[in-house]
Amino acid sequence: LKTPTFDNWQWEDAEIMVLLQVMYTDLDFISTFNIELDVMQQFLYEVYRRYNNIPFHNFKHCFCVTQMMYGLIWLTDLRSKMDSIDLLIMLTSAVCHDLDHTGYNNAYQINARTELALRYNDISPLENHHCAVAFEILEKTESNIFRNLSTEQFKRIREGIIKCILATDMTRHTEILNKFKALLPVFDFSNKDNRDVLMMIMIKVSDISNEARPMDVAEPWLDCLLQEFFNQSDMEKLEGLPVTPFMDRDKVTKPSSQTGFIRFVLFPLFIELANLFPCLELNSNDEEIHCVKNLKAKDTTGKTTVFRHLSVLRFWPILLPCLLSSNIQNTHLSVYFITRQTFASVDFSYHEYI
Ligand SMILES: Nc1nc2c(ncn2[C@@H]2O[C@@H]3COP(=O)(O)O[C@H]3[C@H]2O)c(=O)[nH]1
Ligand SMILES: [Zn+2]
Repeated sequence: LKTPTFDNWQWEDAEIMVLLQVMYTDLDFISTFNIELDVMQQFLYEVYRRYNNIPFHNFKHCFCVTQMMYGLIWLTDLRSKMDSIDLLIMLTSAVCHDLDHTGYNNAYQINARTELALRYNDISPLENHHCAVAFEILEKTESNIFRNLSTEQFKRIREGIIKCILATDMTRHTEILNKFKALLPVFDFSNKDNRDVLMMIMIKVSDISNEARPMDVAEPWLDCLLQEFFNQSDMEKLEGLPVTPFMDRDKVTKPSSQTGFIRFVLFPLFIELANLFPCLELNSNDEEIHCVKNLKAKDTTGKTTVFRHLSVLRFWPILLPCLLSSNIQNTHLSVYFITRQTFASVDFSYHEYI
């Protein structure tokens, strides 16, 4: 349950609810926050009920995101760096982060002027809604896992969960990533603002981490995502609304959807998390990639690139053996990123290898 190899497809929803409870128990939340087991179960059942039966943003997605968060907490030994309340905020935000998602994204909500867009004035309508539903569940005593906490603690948790869930709006991706990058050189775990940004980064990483999983786990998720995308673009065409290009069944294929996403969204985000946690870098015992671990190259402008491989992304881009065996004097090097569906080649023109 602690590794990215965990296969969600082998578990029924009822079993998944038990697995979620195991995570709360294993992180000592049940004992630390005095959560009664029937309240824990009622909370998880309410969460389960309020995820919709849609292709992607469903209860199984909620589980995968939570499981990745749980795995990252262990992998980065976060328990030694942050207090239990922060960890409780992170895990619970993951559980609740897509509650009552309708399968149509914010662009649709806004363009179609849905009830949610009207209610939230076009500002992250979905994320605001996910968060509001979470606190509806927590309003009921029988499903309020925080009911034995002090008013002050509840206040801090509420503020944290709101921050984390609102951070999953991808229109804020660059803003949050840049904030984190700026903090990195002086990152301070004792500073609340620093920890808040890290928590936002960790939920974002978990939210888009399907491609960090083994192929037979990740690929069905892509099918689910595209099915939801295509449902939306079909609806947009039907209603005469602007069609989001990356959702258009006439324009998108599985490889085209993944290569750009991994290169421009997923990898740059994951790399920054690894900059804070070097343990996310490749395990040095891993011989296959050991040789490329410290490879650096200088391009014609003199800029140095260090090739990276993250253990948390071990199932995804593997720098092909071409790197290991290629003529190191070669002035032109192609690095192949193997994705699930295709080879995407990225050309680097390096004139010097260090
Ligand atoms: N193309 C692509 N997009 C993804 C993948 N995983 C997550 N996303 C996108 O990232 C977004 C994260 O927030 P949302 O859940 O709103 O919607 C998600 C998708 O649009 C993936 O594997 N491929
Ligand atoms: Zn999500």
